Amino acid sequence: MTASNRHMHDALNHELQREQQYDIEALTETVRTNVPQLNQQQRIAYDTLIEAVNSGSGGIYFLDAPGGTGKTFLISLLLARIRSRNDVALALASSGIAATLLEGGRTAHSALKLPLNMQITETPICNIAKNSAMAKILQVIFVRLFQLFPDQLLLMN
Ligand SMILES: Nc1ncnc2c1ncn2[C@@H]1O[C@H](COP(=O)(O)OP(=O)(O)OP(=O)(O)O)[C@@H](O)[C@H]1O
Repeated sequence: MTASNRHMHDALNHELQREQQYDIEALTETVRTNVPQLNQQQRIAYDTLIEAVNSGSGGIYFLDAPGGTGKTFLISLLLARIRSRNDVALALASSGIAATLLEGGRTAHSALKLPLNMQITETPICNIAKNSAMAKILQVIFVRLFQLFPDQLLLMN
């Protein structure tokens, strides 16, 4: 392996490990105890999103509900469920504060190398090199959960 290939390999392993370092048993227990606690509306959203993940259909979903009604609780449970299967779920948020609400949360600007001048660029492009570790992660990733604003969730796979 050449030096640059080895560097890439190490970086990819590091990124993947970072997304798969969760305690599967603890997550499984969280899912087991918290899913039955979901209220009816949370349960509909949970089942819909897990079905989209399991079937591979993916999609974009917006979770819209008043403050304090359990959106973060639901998103945390979705992350736990996906990660408890040793799949990768990126929890991305638009602000650092929002990112701290989710286990393993990161800002989208940091994780996806979003350009800082998105508002003034007509066709903004993420600064992710084709052969970078993050590009590989995005190719293998199972699901990305993107908490855009407190009330919106974007799910892609
Ligand atoms: N189904 C549930 N069972 C038990 N507790 C719940 C449930 N749903 C939400 N909670 C609890 O209710 C509180 C508010 O939920 P949460 O923080 O998820 O709301 P939110 O909609 O994300 O709020 P905000 O919009 O203000 O960020 C939290 O303490 C959370 O643990």
